[in-house]
Amino acid sequence: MSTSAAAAASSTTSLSATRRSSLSPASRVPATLRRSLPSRLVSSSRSPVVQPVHATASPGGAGGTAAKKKLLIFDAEEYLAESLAKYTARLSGEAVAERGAFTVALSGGSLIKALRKLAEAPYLEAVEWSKWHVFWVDERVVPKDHADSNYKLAMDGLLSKVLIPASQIYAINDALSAEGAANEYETCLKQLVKDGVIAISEVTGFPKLDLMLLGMGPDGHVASLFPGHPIVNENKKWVSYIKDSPKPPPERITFTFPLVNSSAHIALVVTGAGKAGAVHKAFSDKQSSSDLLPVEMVSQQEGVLTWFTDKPAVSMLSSI
Ligand SMILES: O=C1O[C@H](COP(=O)(O)O)[C@@H](O)[C@H](O)[C@H]1O
Repeated sequence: MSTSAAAAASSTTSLSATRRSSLSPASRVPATLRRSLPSRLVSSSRSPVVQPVHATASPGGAGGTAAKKKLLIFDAEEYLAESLAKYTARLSGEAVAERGAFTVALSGGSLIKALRKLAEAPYLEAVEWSKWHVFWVDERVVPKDHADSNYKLAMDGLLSKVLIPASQIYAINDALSAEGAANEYETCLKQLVKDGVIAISEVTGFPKLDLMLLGMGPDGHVASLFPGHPIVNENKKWVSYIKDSPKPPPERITFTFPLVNSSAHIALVVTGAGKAGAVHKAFSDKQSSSDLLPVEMVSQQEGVLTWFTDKPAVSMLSSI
């Protein structure tokens, strides 16, 4: 990260800390949510810039690991986008300072629009784009210029507007079958581990990307890991494939849960009333391991899982 971006990141941290100590947590959490959220989730910090309604942090994620979960709820999508850009820029700066590279995996769908502010001031100038290595959490097996391509979506919405070397943008090989593309993508990741670009998690032995940016479908799917599909239980491969996606197009490749959950940081970006049911289930205390939605299986081994949501997406939490 450039000096100015590093300075911005550090001043944000101290400003947040100042603000945290001067506001009572209870005053920052709407009464309806205070009643409804599990008490283990209710503590609070508020960004001084983006006006989340409240934020929570708690030990204990899905699956009973020691993962920490943080829920940010924004009054408007605009604030969410601003906060997501700031969060991503901060993590980029930290990774570049530490390892000289930032490894980030993008989803498709609504996430890309939520990342748009990264291509605007101050992030456009401050982020060290030349150090970015960009991957896809999942990709549809279609040509790169197809309307369904997650690569095309990200290129049009973000990557064409920032200066990342083309050799550091890792698209799938769209000339191969789903199986072939998944295998080749895993081989590519293995080479980058050998080259020292991607770290390996000491906890899981899987690659540890700096940031996994996830969306979630209304059915609770993340990446191309759909409810009830056997691929959600894959525990050896880093990248797998499906040919029967319930959401078109049917053929996709996807990171597996061990890879997703080994990341240093995970952001789950979930907006809109259509996703309220899955959000409600994900934050319910009544989780049973037999019927977990894929989103409930996002449980990183280290670090913090941060949910970026809006009010419609959390509208059912009051019924917990
Ligand atoms: O098919 C997909 O859907 C999910 C969710 O998309 P959204 O538009 O509802 O946010 C997305 O995260 C995934 O990458 C994509 O392939």
